[in-house]
Amino acid sequence: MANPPHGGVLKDLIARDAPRRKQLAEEAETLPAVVLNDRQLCDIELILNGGFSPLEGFMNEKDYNGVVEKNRLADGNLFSMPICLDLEKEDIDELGIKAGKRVCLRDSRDDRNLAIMTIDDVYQPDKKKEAKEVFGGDPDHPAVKYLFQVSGDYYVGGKIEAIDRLMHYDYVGLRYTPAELRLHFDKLGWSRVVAFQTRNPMHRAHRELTVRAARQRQANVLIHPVVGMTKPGDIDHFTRVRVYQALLPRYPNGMAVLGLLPLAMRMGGPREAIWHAIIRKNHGATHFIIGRDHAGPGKNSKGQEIYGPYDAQYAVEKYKDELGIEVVEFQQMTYLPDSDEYRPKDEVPKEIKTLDISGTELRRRLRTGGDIPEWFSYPEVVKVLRESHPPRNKQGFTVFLTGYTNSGKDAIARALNVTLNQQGGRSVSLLLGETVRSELSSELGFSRDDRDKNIQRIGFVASELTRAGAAVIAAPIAPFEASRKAAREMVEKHGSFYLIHVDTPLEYCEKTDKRGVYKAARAGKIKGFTGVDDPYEAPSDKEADLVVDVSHDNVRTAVHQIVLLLEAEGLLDQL
Ligand SMILES: Nc1ncnc2c1ncn2[C@@H]1O[C@H](COP(=O)(O)OS(=O)(=O)O)[C@@H](OP(=O)(O)O)[C@H]1O
Repeated sequence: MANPPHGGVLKDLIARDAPRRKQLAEEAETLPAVVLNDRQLCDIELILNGGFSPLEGFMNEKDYNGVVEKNRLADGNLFSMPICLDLEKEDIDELGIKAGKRVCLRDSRDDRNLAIMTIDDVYQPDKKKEAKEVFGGDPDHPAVKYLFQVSGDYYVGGKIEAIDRLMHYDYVGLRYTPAELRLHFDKLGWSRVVAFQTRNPMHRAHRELTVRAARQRQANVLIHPVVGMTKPGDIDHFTRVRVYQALLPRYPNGMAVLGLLPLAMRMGGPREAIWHAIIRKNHGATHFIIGRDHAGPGKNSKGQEIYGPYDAQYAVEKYKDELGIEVVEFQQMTYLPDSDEYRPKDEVPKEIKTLDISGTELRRRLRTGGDIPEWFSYPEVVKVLRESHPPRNKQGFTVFLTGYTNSGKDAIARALNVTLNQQGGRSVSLLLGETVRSELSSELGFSRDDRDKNIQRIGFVASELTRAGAAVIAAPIAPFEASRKAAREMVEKHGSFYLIHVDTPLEYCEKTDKRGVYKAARAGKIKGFTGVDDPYEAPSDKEADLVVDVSHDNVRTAVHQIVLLLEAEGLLDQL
């Protein structure tokens, strides 16, 4: 039998309310709707399926205060994380939200009505207190930032009735609700299950740790990674799930099961560890692994760790007797090359040689295509990671040339296009100013707003192509710094961005202009022409990655300089 849920009863609201589903769905159509954001969607999913038992809705003020101050719901049950429906005052007024009213809770992704909430109360949380008590108060803590920058100023508490489950289209077969997991354990005859929480790819150390924990407790393993919201910058869950799937056959026959948890993490270290343990208990696990720096937010802006490495273990220790799930504490695992085995750090004598590869080092090796040894990770896991993290010479990038009309930017862009095509290995896209104007921005003029929109479109297209691994060469005038910066930011989400300032003096551009556009602009036939009667904000040394000038050097030299820059960045290696 699986572990009893927290509070004694699994609050599977979907199952509970299934007989009234049709009636609730009809009522929801008549109610004002609160459209839930990403975090609220993760929260409601686990309220609806019982993952947050004994919660039956979003916390009212009494529960919230108890949780913030004492880790306890009003009924005395242990609960460490506030689960609140945050709204802004305007939404509350607009929807007429007040105690006693019913509102429908709607999925922002597909407009489906998920639940009806009967409002208990509307209250203004003391955010400072919540930040301090729950997360430790560091202003750099991601959950504290979320609280002050994203979260609404009012919380709305109340129980909910379930209409429908959330729709997912990825890895549906691995998304077990607590009831489904319990049934699964039951079918397998598993009565002792060690759950393992993770938001990272798993390597050999994790496999060794979970197998060791299971063997010590004569239990099976539930690999229970978070696929809701994790720490910004984490490896995406698509890649991670492929990693877990690749790792699963490495467990002794049938020892482990993989289930995905749609949780929105808060990175709340000690508080989060207690919460995680409760969630796993609700999913039927009897044991829960808490290792080093569990759900840690990392360092603050002063470079200090926000929590101590074992704070989460100490916190859970405090509630050990009433938690109802046995916590298995582990020190970090380390590799012993002489005996080819992993052991917890605290069990390794000082004189024994150990090896580790940090997350930062792993990312570096993925980026550079560097060796990832088999003692660290299984080849099939590395293969998945390498597919999602191609080395520099397979990554996309954008070369963004800015300068006056006839500064030579188009000639350089064309020549660079030919050079990169000759090298091969990547598809190359050329976005000349005029091409973009006719193909993408034909309705736009040359006002500041229109120019900004034009550059925004170029930035968007460049970022999508960069994401797909292409080399992009863009060559608009791009006279304004703010829009160039915005384009850089968009592209840098997916690859490298290089701003090349084609700093050919205006007089030269004008003197050598064979198309007569400057002449026309001087004669007033073209209005708002950059350099004539419209400004050009020249990039500063800090903004530009390279400055070229075709009045001094020729186009070939400029192209050569750009190629050298790309080579130095490792982007053109071994193509
Ligand atoms: N005010 C005005 N009126 C008419 N035509 C103009 C005007 N300003 C620019 N141009 C010509 O349009 C070409 C593309 O401009 P851009 O899209 O690069 O400008 S911007 O970056 O959006 O500011 C650009 O050509 P290239 O510089 O050769 O790409 C200009 O010759």
